[in-house]
Amino acid sequence: MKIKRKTIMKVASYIHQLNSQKVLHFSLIDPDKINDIDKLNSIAKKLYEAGTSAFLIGGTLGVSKDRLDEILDILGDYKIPRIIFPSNVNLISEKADAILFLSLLNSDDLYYVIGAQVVAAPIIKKLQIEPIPTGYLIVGYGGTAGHIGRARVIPFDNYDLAISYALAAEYMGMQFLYLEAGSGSPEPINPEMIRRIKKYSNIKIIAGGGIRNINTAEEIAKAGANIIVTGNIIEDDIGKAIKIIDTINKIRVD
Ligand SMILES: CC(C)=CCC/C(C)=C/CC/C(C)=C/CC/C(C)=C/COP(=O)(O)OP(=O)(O)O
Ligand SMILES: O=P(O)(O)OC[C@@H](O)CO
Ligand SMILES: [Mg+2]
Repeated sequence: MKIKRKTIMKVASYIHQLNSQKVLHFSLIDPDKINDIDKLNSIAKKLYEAGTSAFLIGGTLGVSKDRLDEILDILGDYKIPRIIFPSNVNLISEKADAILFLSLLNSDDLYYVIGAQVVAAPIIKKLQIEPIPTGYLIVGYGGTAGHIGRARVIPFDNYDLAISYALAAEYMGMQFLYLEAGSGSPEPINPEMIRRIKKYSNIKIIAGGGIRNINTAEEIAKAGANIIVTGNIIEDDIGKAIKIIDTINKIRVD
């Protein structure tokens, strides 16, 4: 059954309400990596049944609007939000329930800080897609997103910089700070970085990049992340991804 837009609670309030009970898991589906639509259906069903709280759909390279729409249609059968994880202004689709309205805070290129956002905003308004104001901070490895976004990555253990960016994002009124180690990162976000940010700021934290096993996910959740994102492990080992979801869903937000 395709969910009509009006039946979905505002995505932000859905997230905040769920988050009052537990840490959330979001499943990143990278359209560039999906080459078998039937496989996507079976993966999406498993993730939904395991209790993932939302689908994030996006990728940096090789993602066309048509492909994005195709994936959004398939994921429309599940009663959880489909949130676009945009790498550029061409990936805004009226089929989505919401979009992470990202600003790449540590980019050297104004386009990724405010340029793309100014072009994207009127389109998002016209298409009535719910924007979720999110500061995007590329840490450590950075990956493709860090390269394309021309980020001056901050070291995994530079907590003072991370806290400063977190406070800046909070004071600019952003709802989330996405700590991004980069897709496929050999090292995930350091739980200590999350603990320090939670101690000094009130912004909610999304953490992603290189989270491939249960105890890493557990450590990051217990350190105070509000939302944990996994992408590659879903494609590489769906059974492990399901165990990660199950682990995260048992952890309360302090
Ligand atoms: C607000 C709008 C519409 C656009 C914002 C544009 C910005 C600021 C983008 C941030 C920089 C960027 C390139 C983000 C990409 C985030 C993303 C979709 C990562 C998913 O992982 P991949 O980077 O595709 O990983 P692979 O290397 O595995 O493909
Ligand atoms: O694919 P992984 O390494 O899980 O990263 C998820 C997300 O943070 C990528 O932008
Ligand atoms: Mg990609």
